[in-house]
Amino acid sequence: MTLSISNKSQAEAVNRPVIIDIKDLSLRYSSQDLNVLDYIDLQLYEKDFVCVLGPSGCGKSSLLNVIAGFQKQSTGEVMMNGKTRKKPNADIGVVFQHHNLFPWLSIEKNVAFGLKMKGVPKKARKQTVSYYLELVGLSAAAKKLPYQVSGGMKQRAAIARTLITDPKVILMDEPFSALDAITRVSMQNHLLEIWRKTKKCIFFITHDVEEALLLGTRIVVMQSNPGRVIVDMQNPLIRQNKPIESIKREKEFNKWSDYLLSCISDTESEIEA
Ligand SMILES: Nc1ncnc2c1ncn2[C@@H]1O[C@H](COP(=O)(O)OP(=O)(O)OP(=O)(O)O)[C@@H](O)[C@H]1O
Repeated sequence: MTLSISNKSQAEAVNRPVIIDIKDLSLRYSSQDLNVLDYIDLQLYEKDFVCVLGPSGCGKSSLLNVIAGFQKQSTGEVMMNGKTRKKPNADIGVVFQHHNLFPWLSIEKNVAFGLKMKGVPKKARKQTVSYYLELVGLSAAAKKLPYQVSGGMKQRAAIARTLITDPKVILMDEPFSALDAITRVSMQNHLLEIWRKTKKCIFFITHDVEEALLLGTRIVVMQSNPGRVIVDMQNPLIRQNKPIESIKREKEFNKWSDYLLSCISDTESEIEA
């Protein structure tokens, strides 16, 4: 049996509002002859967990930076909830590969930082912080300084610090790539649990096809030179509330993993099933 996979977004079939609408977006850095991003059309829907794959240098981080408003596109636009989004704003949270915690503040103060900046009173801040610390499993580490906790805990604090400001969309640029294999699996479980509880729209860049299959509701593959979206599909393996370990054991897991790897190296869109 041969499975055909459309490169067109299957998410268009879902009945959820679009949060981010990227239209005809191109980007060329002044130092380059070719567009880094070339006429990208992509929609992020409410409750999406979009994992973005692609070869190194295909423009994944550039796309994230444009969506976040850190980098201006050359042509096209990014709409957020129907309005053109021109600069960074609190509706878009970003988690990078490095946690960027303030080393002199405790974990709870780092997590509280965004609320303090917003002028949220101390009492309300305390309650919200303890909710988010519990959500990411860091209640016991609240008083510790970043250097006193593990890499995975620091990254969980960074996620809590982003979640606490209640952004509509969270952009994550390879947030687990600097972690060791065991911590990484534990972080994947944490993130999936957080997403299942909050259903935030997440745009998650990774180099790891398995990570994309374990976490994403939707998988986007980009090609390079110029950076374009060549695959945009619903994750065929994601199941409501299934733990990561059992998704990995599904008999189709290796096949989809091979398929995505082949997409990264060429634009092949068919697999033998
Ligand atoms: N600020 C910049 N100025 C000029 N060129 C840049 C800039 N940022 C990125 N580039 C170039 O744009 C291309 C895409 O880079 P980008 O980091 O977006 O790709 P990526 O897919 O995220 O790569 P990786 O997977 O290795 O992180 C690369 O050729 C890179 O050198």
